[in-house]
Amino acid sequence: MDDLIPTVNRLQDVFNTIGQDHIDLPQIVVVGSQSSGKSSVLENLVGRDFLPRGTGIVTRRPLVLQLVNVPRRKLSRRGRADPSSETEPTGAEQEPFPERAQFLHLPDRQFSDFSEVRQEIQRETERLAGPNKGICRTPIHLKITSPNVLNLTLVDLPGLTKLPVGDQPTDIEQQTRDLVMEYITKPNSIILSVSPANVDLVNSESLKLAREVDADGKRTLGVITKIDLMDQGTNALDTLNGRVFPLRLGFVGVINRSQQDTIANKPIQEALKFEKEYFQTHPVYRAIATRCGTAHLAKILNQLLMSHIRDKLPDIKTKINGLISQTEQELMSYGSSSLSGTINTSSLLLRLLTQFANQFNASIEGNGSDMQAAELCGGARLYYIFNNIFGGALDSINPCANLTDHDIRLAIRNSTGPRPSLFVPELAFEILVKPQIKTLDSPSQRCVQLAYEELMKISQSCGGKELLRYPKLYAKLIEVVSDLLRERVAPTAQYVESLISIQRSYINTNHPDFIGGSGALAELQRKATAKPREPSSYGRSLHPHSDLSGLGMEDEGISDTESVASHGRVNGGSRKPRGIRPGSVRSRILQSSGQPFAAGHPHQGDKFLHYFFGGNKADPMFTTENSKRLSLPVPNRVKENGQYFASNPGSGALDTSPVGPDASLGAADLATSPTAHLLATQFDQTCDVADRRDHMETELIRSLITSYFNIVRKSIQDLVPKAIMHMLVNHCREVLQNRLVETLYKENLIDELLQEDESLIAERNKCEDMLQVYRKAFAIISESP
Ligand SMILES: Nc1nc2c(ncn2[C@@H]2O[C@H](COP(=O)(O)OP(=O)(O)OP(=O)(O)O)[C@@H](O)[C@H]2O)c(=O)[nH]1
Repeated sequence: MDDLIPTVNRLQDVFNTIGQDHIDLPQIVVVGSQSSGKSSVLENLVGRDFLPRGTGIVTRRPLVLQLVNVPRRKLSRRGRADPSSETEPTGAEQEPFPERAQFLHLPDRQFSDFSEVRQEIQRETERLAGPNKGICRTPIHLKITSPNVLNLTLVDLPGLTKLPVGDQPTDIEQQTRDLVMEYITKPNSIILSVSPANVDLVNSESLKLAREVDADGKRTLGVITKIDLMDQGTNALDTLNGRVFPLRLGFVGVINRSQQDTIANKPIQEALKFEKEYFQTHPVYRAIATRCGTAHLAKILNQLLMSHIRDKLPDIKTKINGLISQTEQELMSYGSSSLSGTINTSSLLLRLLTQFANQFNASIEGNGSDMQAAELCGGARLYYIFNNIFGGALDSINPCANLTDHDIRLAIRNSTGPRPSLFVPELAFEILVKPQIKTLDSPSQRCVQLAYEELMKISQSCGGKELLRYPKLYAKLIEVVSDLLRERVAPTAQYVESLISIQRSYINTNHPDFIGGSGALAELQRKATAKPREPSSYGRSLHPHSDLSGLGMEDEGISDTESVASHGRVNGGSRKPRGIRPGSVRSRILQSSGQPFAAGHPHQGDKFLHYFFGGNKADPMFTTENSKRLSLPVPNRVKENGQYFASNPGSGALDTSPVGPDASLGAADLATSPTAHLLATQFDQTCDVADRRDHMETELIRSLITSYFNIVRKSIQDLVPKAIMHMLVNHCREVLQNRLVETLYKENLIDELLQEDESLIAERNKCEDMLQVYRKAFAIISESP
């Protein structure tokens, strides 16, 4: 059974070659407060002075110490263990075996002078932990081969400290604690908790930490040092018997060399002899002397470690087995390194090109193997771009965005030319709707751009892990796809732009879905009559007077329909117009203005709509003369800052002089004349009517623009994704493989393209090394007794 510790040591040696803690191997971890006597215990166990000494923190890097016992009888003359020798050495063969020490970081050097070992530990500590008091978590590995040691694997750790001293970092307590925890939390480690007897055990930091990770005390062995330094009249008997702090594995008392002994260079063998005598002769400890001292501690540790290894080895074997298959798989993913020959390489290249193109297509179709679950990608993302992003962007456009009432009125006036117009002209509608259609251009172009970017993204995720082996090929593939996409994105964007231009080039007011003038009027009227005497929601949302009732005729006893009909504008309703009540303000205005009064005509609204949207302009009702006859006294005024001013139709310039019959009167006369007063009242009422008419025209234009814009929007929403799919996506899918082969499948390029990535080669080599180590470790365990 004793051979199990060498098995673990061999495993440790094997794993040390790859420099990582892959397996939690059984080992004894020595933990204790600073100066509690850890190093002294280790030296006693080895029977040699080999550890650095001093005041304050001395152990500053973990020291992994393998003690390898070489039976004296197996020593050959040359001082080497001779496994074949079964007989006791005699004569010259009984020369003492030169104990040797060897560091992992100095594999070619054997130390037989242990003061040199101490110096090397100091040097190596300072190399990584610096000359000051800092600590470093990288361990130093030391193997001591001796006939005087029992097989053990121990780890000496920096002492737990409370306060930083000298140049120590302020968090030194935390650093040492973390380092200690890193070792003792491993379930396969045995905790050797060292506490000095001259300090109350309840203050033992090491026991406190050990309890945190091993609550049952199954793998914690207590060591009580400095028993010789206890105050007179006190002893550690209760502690050693487990009556102060219960530990399943118990406590062992030891006496190490004192500071004084070290200064006096007291040989360790002498110290061990003293220790033995001390316990055997001490009146208190005599009874438990066999359970005290370094020799007993070494025996206990050896037994503990071996039974621990015996328990843990099957698990370790299973773990190593798992690591082997895991590493084999990883190695396979890096591909074989032994690819050579033109046939092999060219067929590999062709396969990779085809694989790339297939994956590109599969991604778009939505059945790519590398699809990420975390986010939308490939075809699904394109669908999202078309429907959600693009669709959403188009839906969010307000058809009348940036179109103020002033703009609309200006467009109406500009399109009527020098004379005031009777009807809302089609030209104004066209002038206004075209720029609105243009607003569809920007989201459409953005949609093309997003689709292009998504295709680029798709290309970057194609090819799988195998392609990552060949960074040059990967870069070239991306380059070819980028070129192809770039070639296609410009024409696609142009085509999409032309789709918008086409829509702007001809405003089809005969479109079956277009609301048309009659529809717009009916809509306005519907809203106006939906809640009589209350402002309609339409009116509320757009203008406080935008309902038809707002034309100002009700006061005059004229229905909405009549009022509109009398303007020769609206007669969408079925009610018969009743005409204008004689003597009403409305009729007075008409008379005073010298305009012939026209009774409401039942079909006047319809005629207007025919005129407005390409109807029969030859209708006698709509001759210029009739138009004049039917027209209201449209004042040539422009309301500026709440005041009306006559406008010069010819020049379009504003004349700031008052208008009306009293225009020739002086300012003082104007103020006093009764005629002037009446006319002023009539004028104000006329202005009010004209104002409301302006508003109705504006609202009409708005609903026409909205209706037409919606038709165009729907069409663009449908056509842009189709154009992108046809001109960009599908085209690239169809030609990609050919393009890749044409550009990259060239004999003179093969070697360059199939050059493996340096880091990948390194990874593969490392993986191969690890696999070898795991296989070796597995063999060691399989061979163990
Ligand atoms: N008298 C006496 N002195 C001891 C005993 N054990 C250790 N010492 C002394 O206590 C001091 C500290 O001992 P070390 O073995 O260096 O303690 P350490 O825990 O390894 O210290 P760090 O590595 O710095 O944490 C040294 O001067 C030792 O000689 C003991 O059992 N009896």
